[in-house]
Amino acid sequence: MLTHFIGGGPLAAGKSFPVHDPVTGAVVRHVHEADPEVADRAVRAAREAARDWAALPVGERAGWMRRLAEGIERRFDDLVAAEIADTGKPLEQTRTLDIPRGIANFRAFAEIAAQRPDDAFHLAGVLSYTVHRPLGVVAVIVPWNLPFLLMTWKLAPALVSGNTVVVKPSEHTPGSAAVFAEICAETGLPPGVVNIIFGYGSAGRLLVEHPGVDAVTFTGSTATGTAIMRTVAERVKPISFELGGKNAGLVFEDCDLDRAVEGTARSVFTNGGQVCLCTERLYVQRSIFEEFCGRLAQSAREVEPQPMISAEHRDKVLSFYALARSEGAKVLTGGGVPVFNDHRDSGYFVEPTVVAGLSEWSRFNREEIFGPVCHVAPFDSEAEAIDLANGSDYGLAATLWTTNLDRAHRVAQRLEAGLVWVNTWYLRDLRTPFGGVKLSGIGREGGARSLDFYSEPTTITIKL
Ligand SMILES: O=C(O)C(=O)/C=C/C=C/O
Repeated sequence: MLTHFIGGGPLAAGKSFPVHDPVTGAVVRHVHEADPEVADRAVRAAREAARDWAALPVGERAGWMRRLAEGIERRFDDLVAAEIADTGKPLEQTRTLDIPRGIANFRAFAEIAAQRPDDAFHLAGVLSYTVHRPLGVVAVIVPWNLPFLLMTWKLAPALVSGNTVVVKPSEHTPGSAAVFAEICAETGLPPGVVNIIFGYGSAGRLLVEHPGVDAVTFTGSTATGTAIMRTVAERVKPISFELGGKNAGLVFEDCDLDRAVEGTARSVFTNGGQVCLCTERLYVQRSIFEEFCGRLAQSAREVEPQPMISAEHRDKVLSFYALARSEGAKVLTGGGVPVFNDHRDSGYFVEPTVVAGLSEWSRFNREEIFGPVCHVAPFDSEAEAIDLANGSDYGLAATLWTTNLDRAHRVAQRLEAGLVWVNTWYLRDLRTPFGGVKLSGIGREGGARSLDFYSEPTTITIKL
């Protein structure tokens, strides 16, 4: 039974709930569910630790980040096993992306914080400079798609900036966070700096509402994001949101077709399409449309199947497959549930799917599906491609496939998105601004911008 982690130690309190293995649908573990008393104890533990943690020199906190990275390396296999047990992710992806990014996140922000210059301005007889103070106690609400990657992406800058945290992982994916709690204890991290409580969205709401929480950072659905905004509004708490996407890919006839097929397939089907950066709308120049679609459909049939995180989410994805058929889509491949004739048949799998022929105004092309699926449509001109890509309520990421350098820069600069990848996808320099526009979120994290969110500058001006 997984327990909460508060004040540096386990806390077995609250009702328990089951976690299912998405591969088989079987119960893989039970977890304690935080109630208001547990949430209050976690916030108070974070509050009690906040003063001493904030008083440490940033270089010492950077040292703690490096020790946590070493702890993750030490427990690497346990983290991989826990993440796969909760999500059914492929072993290769978990070992090369999900857990290694936890190490990279802590190491990157240790360096970014340690080397961060402070502003100073000097006028005749007047000196102004800034100091950065932490926000205090930060609630970190983490989604189920990249649980460890995203928890550490938020924790590293929050902690190195001098905040203490209360983390609420998704109810679907508590395992890797529970191992991380052990790593915090093994590393000797001061008690109360990191606190982890488990539960459903209601447990997250307890944190967001808590008067002892000074800021909220959240990655997840736009719907949950707007609910959090309403809750924090009257307290005007700082919020950093990385929400949904309906990301477009533009494939021009002058692309390297092999790279474009490989890259777009990866951008559609990685993690079962359960990444906010995945492509769900592909626009392909008409002269190569048929060939590209045939090759993409073939790639979809070769993808290692990954289950959806839950039966509920599987049903949501399948409802969009049914919607596409009901609206007369041409299903190039997939569109249903794979039959394995083994234990996976009781899991939450859907077929990797490619459809075409739907209107830009179909719900299929307007709403985030968050599964291994995309719609493909042809375009003729560059201007038309840009308008199609920008014709969305979301604006998180986009991909662009062309070997024409002028076109790459020209088109990328006109896309209404926070992130544009050219001839690649999900290649990450952790120092760059990361986040989206429109319904995809508020603010940017990444590099110094993460430190800007997790700290408040004070400008001090002295008459010399
Ligand atoms: O790669 C990252 O730093 C990141 O934040 C990924 C977010 C993916 C969300 O689904």
